[in-house]
Amino acid sequence: MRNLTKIYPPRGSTAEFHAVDGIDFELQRGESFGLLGPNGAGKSTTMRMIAATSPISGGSLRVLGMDPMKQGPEIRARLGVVTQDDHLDNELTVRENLHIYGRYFSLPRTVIRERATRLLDFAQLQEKAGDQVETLSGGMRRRLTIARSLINEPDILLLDEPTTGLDPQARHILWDRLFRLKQEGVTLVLTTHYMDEAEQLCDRLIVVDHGRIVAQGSPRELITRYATRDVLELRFRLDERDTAAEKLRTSALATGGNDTDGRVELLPDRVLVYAADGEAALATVHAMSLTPLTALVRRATLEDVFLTLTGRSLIE
Ligand SMILES: Nc1ncnc2c1ncn2[C@@H]1O[C@H](COP(=O)(O)OP(=O)(O)OP(=O)(O)O)[C@@H](O)[C@H]1O
Repeated sequence: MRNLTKIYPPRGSTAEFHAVDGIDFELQRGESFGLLGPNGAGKSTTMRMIAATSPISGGSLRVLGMDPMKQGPEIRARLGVVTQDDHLDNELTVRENLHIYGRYFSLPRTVIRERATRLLDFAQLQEKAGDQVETLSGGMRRRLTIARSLINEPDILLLDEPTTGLDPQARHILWDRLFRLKQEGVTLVLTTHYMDEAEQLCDRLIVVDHGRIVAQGSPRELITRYATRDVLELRFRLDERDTAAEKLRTSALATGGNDTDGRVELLPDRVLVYAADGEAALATVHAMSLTPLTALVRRATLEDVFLTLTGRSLIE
């Protein structure tokens, strides 16, 4: 896509609002590509345009070499789409939900039956096949939604926040399933608010804010570019926190060689100090007679990249 744009007439006003404001990227076949960004950044809107369910307002977009404005049905036939609302039919059984979806694609019954059995196996829902969907747990529902999106054997699978709201175990099961799909050659495009998910699943990603790309690369590249090796996490008593953060900002720590090294970030519950050597930074903190309640040195993650780029924590 080149300079992809989506303009909404904003709710209740006549002014234009650029929800997606000139996005460029190219998907490689078989890769796993992530869209990251705070709420309202334009991720879902971008996904809907790729899915040919929302017309583009400007720029150009090709999906599998086709034009979504002219070849929507052909594109949709080769995509799998997992949206935030699953629209599963609660009154029907797990297997019936798969069958109905197969019929949308006008697949022959024998093909649907054979694929549904395979997908129940893939989603680890064989034993639930005859159960009503409303009896499923959140993780099972999400696995069924993904299984359903695979009934047409798509080339590209679009996933909008696939694991939001799931417990850690359910998320790990889903990651495993998505990883398998990738190994089978399915191209994955996903949005997520979870940095660990992006690090686990994405070969490349873009960080979007206010409808524009603010950074792109592999998780490793982004961490190297926008964070230090280590992060020192300090917790102070509430009445000491702001003073401590200020002291750190004006201390020897903050005179690092580049903009990121020595950066001090004040979060609602923590103070973060970005440092190439976290242990050395901690020694400096102690030498300054600051008394954090807890101190932890860890490696930088994508969450730190996100904070640097958008000034916001993802789980805000
Ligand atoms: N149909 C619509 N009409 C008008 N504005 C819209 C519409 N859909 C989305 N928006 C606005 O466009 C902006 C981008 O929304 P979008 O849902 O793409 O963001 P997002 O990055 O997916 O956010 P989230 O993480 O909350 O899902 C938001 O400001 C949103 O309010």
